[in-house]
Amino acid sequence: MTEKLTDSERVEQIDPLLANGWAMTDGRDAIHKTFVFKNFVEAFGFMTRAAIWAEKWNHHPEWSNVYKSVDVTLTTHDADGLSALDAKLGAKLDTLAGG
Ligand SMILES: C[C@H](O)[C@H](O)[C@H]1CNC2=NC(N)=NC(=O)C2=N1
Repeated sequence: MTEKLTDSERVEQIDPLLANGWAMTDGRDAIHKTFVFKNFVEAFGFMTRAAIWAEKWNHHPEWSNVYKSVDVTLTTHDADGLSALDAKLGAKLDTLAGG
């Protein structure tokens, strides 16, 4: 069972993401970020690369795409909140986006 992050784990694993454009989601134990790309194809290519990692790790984002923007929310449904998988995937998304 995937465990929800403790307070000290959040400082270590989530705070760096918050410092890199992620934000806590109101009303949910989740983080979100909007990625903006040069165009739709770049945005969709990011989603394609991210999907491969999400499937590899069996941990999937909640996301939507409008033209060159991709809105991403990360939380762990099995834990009903943030887990280490969200931190790992969030960092990977930043890397894939070139952030
Ligand atoms: C059965 C369960 O859906 C799977 O273990 C995975 C699939 N992808 C997932 N993704 C996310 N974000 N949270 C989960 O709890 C989760 N569970």
